[in-house]
Amino acid sequence: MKILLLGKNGQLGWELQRSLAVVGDVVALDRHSGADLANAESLLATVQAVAPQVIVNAAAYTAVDKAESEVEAARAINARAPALLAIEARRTGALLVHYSTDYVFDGSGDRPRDEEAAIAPLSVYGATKSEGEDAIRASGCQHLVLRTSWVYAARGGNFAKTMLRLARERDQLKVIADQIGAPTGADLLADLSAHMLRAARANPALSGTYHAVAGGETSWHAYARHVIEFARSRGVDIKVAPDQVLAIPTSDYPTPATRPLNSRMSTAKLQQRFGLTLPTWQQGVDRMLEEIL
Ligand SMILES: NC(=O)C1=CN([C@@H]2O[C@H](COP(=O)(O)OP(=O)(O)OC[C@H]3O[C@@H](n4cnc5c(N)ncnc54)[C@H](OP(=O)(O)O)[C@@H]3O)[C@@H](O)[C@H]2O)C=CC1
Ligand SMILES: Cc1cn([C@H]2C[C@H](O)[C@@H](COP(=O)(O)OP(=O)(O)O[C@H]3O[C@@H](C)C(=O)[C@@H](O)[C@H]3O)O2)c(=O)[nH]c1=O
Ligand SMILES: [Mg+2]
Repeated sequence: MKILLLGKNGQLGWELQRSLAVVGDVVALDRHSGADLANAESLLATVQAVAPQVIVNAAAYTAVDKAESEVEAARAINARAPALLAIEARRTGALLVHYSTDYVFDGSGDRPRDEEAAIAPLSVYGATKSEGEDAIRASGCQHLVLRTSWVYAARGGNFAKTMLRLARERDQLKVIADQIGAPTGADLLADLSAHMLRAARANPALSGTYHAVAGGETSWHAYARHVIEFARSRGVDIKVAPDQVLAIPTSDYPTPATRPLNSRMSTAKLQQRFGLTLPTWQQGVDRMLEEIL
């Protein structure tokens, strides 16, 4: 089985290089090796030249605040490129594996959303990601759209690493405490993807949209506290005192993009249909911290 992996050097793309290696022959590309998602013509030529049975798209425009002022770039990469991949997958019978986000939801309420919940993005990033999802479902191609949240990895940039850096530099941090979600490891997501794509190739009825997040829930503030206290316990030179990691409401942290307050997502569908288990967010975060500290 030939697998085309796009966005090979992102947090998720890097872990997918490892997880997909045992599933098939992986052709892993980035924007500098024929797979620039902003260049539709060359992207299509690359997909046709590789002729994969599975396309795994880990590339995306993920700069949430910047997207508010770079709408065109975000839309080309997050919406138009996935649409093109889907049409090509439909034409050739390939399976398309794609990733989406909690930011497609408006974050109202306080209950976990399932896959049928109404999409109502608050940001350009969320809107363009939802357009990408919709195009894939509308194309009629076999697909796995995995909606995830708050992704971190040992390699790449993420919130946990930002908090570690700031905790070494500053004596006070202010972190939002009323946005609730689940930090999800790129390693977990990559392993899930490998299992799920094998199962979906064997049973096309598994095609669909799935919520794929780690177990449990937390706020950005409690997540930051967890990361900082873990680092302190491992002897890292942390400047901020524990009581100086302050919990603030979203209204006290203005940003260009509006983010959802409730990012809780139910993974019942994934667990039932694939028989897979989602470990708690702390298990993955602690493992990542052990690795980088
Ligand atoms: N990060 C998160 O918190 C979350 C991510 N997701 C989704 O998960 C998926 C993976 O995200 P993650 O790995 O964390 O993101 P990263 O930002 O770590 O990686 C994104 C990758 O996409 C690449 N990319 C950007 N623009 C282009 C382009 N025009 N052509 C080709 N490649 C491009 C980047 O390459 P380069 O380095 O060259 O810019 C980078 O390697 C995405 O679909 C994202 O929307 C969902 C929820 C949360
Ligand atoms: C740096 C910082 C951030 N924050 C807040 C801002 C934001 O609400 C939250 C997380 O900050 P980030 O910059 O990591 O947020 P963001 O880049 O929006 O993270 C999102 O990325 C995209 C790609 C997704 O798909 C989402 O699931 C989510 O992970 O923490 C603070 O409260 N204090 C701080 O000092
Ligand atoms: Mg970010």
